[in-house]
Amino acid sequence: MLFDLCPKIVLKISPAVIHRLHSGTVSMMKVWGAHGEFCAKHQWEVIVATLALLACAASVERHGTGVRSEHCAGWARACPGLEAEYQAADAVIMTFVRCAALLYAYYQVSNLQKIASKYLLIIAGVFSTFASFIFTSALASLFWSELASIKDAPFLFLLVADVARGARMAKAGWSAGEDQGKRVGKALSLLGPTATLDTLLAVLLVGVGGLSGVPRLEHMCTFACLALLVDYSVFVTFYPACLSLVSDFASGRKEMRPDSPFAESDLKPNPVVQRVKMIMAAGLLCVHLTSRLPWAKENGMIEGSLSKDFKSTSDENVLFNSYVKWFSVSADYIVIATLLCALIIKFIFFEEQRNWVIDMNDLTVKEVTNKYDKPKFIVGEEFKAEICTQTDDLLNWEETEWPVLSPSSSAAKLNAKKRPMAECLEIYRSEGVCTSLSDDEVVMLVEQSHIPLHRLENVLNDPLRGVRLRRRVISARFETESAVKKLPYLNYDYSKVLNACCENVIGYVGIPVGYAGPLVVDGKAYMIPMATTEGALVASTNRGAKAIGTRGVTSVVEDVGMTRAPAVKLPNVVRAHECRQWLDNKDNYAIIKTAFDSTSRFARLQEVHVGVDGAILYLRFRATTGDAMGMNMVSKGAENALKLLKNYFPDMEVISLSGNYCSDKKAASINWVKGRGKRVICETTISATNLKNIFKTDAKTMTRCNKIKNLSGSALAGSIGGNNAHAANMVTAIFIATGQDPAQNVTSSNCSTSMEVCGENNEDLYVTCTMPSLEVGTVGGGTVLTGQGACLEILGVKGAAERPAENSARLASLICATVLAGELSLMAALVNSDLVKSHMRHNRSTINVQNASNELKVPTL
Ligand SMILES: CC(C)(COP(=O)([O-])OP(=O)([O-])OC[C@H]1O[C@@H](n2cnc3c(N)ncnc32)[C@H](O)[C@@H]1OP(=O)([O-])[O-])[C@@H](O)C(=O)NCCC(=O)NCCSC(=O)C[C@@](C)(O)CC(=O)[O-]
Ligand SMILES: NC(=O)C1=CN([C@@H]2O[C@H](COP(=O)(O)OP(=O)(O)OC[C@H]3O[C@@H](n4cnc5c(N)ncnc54)[C@H](OP(=O)(O)O)[C@@H]3O)[C@@H](O)[C@H]2O)C=CC1
Repeated sequence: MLFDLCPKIVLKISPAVIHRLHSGTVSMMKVWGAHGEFCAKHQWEVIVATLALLACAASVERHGTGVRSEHCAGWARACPGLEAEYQAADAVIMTFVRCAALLYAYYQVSNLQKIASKYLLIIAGVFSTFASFIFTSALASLFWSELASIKDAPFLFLLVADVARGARMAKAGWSAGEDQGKRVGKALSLLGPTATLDTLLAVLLVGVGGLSGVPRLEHMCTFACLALLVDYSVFVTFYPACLSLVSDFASGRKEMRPDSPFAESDLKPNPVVQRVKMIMAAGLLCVHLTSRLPWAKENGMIEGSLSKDFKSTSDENVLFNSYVKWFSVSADYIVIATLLCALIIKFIFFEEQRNWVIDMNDLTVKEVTNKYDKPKFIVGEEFKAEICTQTDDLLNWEETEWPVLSPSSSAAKLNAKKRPMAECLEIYRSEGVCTSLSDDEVVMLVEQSHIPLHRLENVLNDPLRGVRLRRRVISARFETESAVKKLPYLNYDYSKVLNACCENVIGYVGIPVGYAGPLVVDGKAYMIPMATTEGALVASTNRGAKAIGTRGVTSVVEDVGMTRAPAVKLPNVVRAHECRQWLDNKDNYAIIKTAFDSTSRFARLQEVHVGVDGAILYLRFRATTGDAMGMNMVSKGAENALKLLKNYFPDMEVISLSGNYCSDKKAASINWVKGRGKRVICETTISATNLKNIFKTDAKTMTRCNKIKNLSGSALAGSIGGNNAHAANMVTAIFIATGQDPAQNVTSSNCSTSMEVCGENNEDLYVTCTMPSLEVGTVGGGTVLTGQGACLEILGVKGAAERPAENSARLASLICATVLAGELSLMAALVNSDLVKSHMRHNRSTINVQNASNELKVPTL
């Protein structure tokens, strides 16, 4: 406690000294590390040896009173004073000391939650302190004859003990895992030197009180010094051993793991503070030497003042003194007991509030401490209700980063009293934003149609608050409160959503992301992230990747380009023909291209393909778009090109920027024939052995099924681009995981899967997948979102590469290769009649679907 008050002093020391200090520190740390490791690895020996020592001390206490008295006479010069009656002032001081001790202990225990969010660590810290107390009491009894002298020991101990030190050590120990001995050693190497210096300094500092000449103070300080030394010894021996033992027992139990990783920086002391402590220790050592050496005693500096106070109270005012004693002791105990009860009640019933305190300095929600406890809130009833909805998902909180609340979300504003409508409107109109209005006031303005509900994020200048208030409004408006509460909304970076990915946001849905792989594509192994709710899909793709094995998939990619085809109408077919001929001219095309290309740094027009229907022309602009999927870019370019074309054909009417000849998000053979986005073709050969061992089939069975199902079956169904088993499955799962536009799975899933027998004995299987219209990007759209960006990063294709379209082309080839893996696995399942079996295993929830209340009764035959 004393050291926390030390001012920060910057000392200037020469580099040579610093170097020497550094190497000294390193070797000292090594010794501490080895010692800690020794304690952790020889836990039983250390514990038994320490307990044996304790037993010896206890037995000396029981049987060796003489020894004790002897020590008392020599060591505690204040012993006679112990019989002295309490004085009123003394009682007040002692009450104050005890209260301070309790408060300090309480402060330490509550602060442990900052170190880690588990009660377990609090217990660890308290355990180390308690163990130290037991040892101290045992040792103290060797030197003290009067039991009365131990009366204040617990309070003194609370004042000097460092509970946090024990908890930090526990955190390091429990995060240790298999290499636990080493980690305890490492922790001790970091905490040990600080603990030593702290103890030395504290002993010297507290020891000064032993020179005060005030007998009671001397007595207490002596005990405190002893406590400090014992606490230190326990901390460096008994405690790491116990910790290691508990950790061994608990290994494998989830709850014993600390909820954030053990960071060495947590344990490293501040070098400046360390230096200050060393200097203070040196100074205090001088004080002790000059005060305690024989010449000091000879000067009578100490002797004179020692027992005066006690003697003065011996005979006079016996009645008064006994009254004071009675009164002071009672008051003392009443105060202490009241304080203790209050602290216990506060800790048990109200302490969780700390979990949600908003730090008004940086306005962040802080201290999510115990995921198993139901949280309590201090930031407004509505916020409380909203966050409470997330308690079902408490397990997720462990790794969450808490949303930053803007100044407008501060507790003060959330709880502010609602002002009249006119005043609020005046503020909103004059400021143009609602940042200084309370939640209730903003909702009031929304309800009175002064603020459009979809503009909340803008007027609040705070995306999270906007989403939260919108949920509140629509919950009330549509009476969907309980349903909306189940929709998660916290822990999401809405700043990336705003004006980019979604409007009217009320939350998000989580979709599980699995991975398939390793899938070797063009010689490199990939883990493919797939977001899906279709059980068995990832398993199937994974099996396909396994069968492909190290032979891998070979791919070729062509950047066809994105398309947009406006529909324009000319007055008659002749004018339409003239327009078409004009566009076919090279020079005219160059003019159009310049207009188109001027709208983007990356979009480059490749072709204008013209479709004709009477006097209507469909101008299919096709452009490469760098690493972006490019729909916005191409639309922008096409619009600009049309503007220019209108200069040459003023009688041209633009019917629609999109004339469905593009064609976007609709099944259309033009994309199947001419391609769109990226055209990818993948091939691989599966050995007969893998077919047999992994797919439990052979090449001939697979090719036969492929012909009948994927070719003839699809033709009979009149399918366009559907000569495949389930390409859309893999395409959509990767699209969702990597932030592609999910609706573009329509065109992107165009795929022709082809199989042939091959190899010397015609027992291997040659497979290709041809996908002519994969619309993908690694820049723009949903790729900017955090989770989606992470999936792109997993594939190593996030953002733009050096060469334009390099990343988007790689993503396209990975999707096609994954489709190939999934095609193979499903075909194998089908030929083996495994489909239903596997889906009953992986794809049917036992929680939701078994208890049907509206079962249709089928008559038994
Ligand atoms: C964007 C609007 C609605 C603006 O439309 P606007 O008329 O400029 O907007 P406004 O500010 O005048 O507001 C009118 C109303 O629109 C709504 N509104 C307005 N802004 C918002 C907002 N931020 N959040 C929520 N709602 C909004 C809202 O209802 C508002 O009324 P209020 O509530 O203010 O009284 C309009 O221009 C529009 O509908 N654009 C079309 C966008 C679209 O449909 N995109 C789909 C993707 S395109 C595609 O993927 C397929 C494609 C195109 O390729 C297929 C093909 O080939 O055809
Ligand atoms: N408008 C429409 O009709 C349709 C829109 N969409 C939606 O459009 C979005 C996708 O459009 P898209 O044009 O791909 O994305 P964006 O609208 O996000 O545009 C991409 C942006 O990234 C910039 N950029 C930076 N680096 C690169 C790079 N290396 N390569 C390419 N562009 C780069 C572009 O620059 P610059 O400004 O210089 O071009 C452009 O501003 C999706 O959200 C999708 O859902 C979907 C279908 C139709």
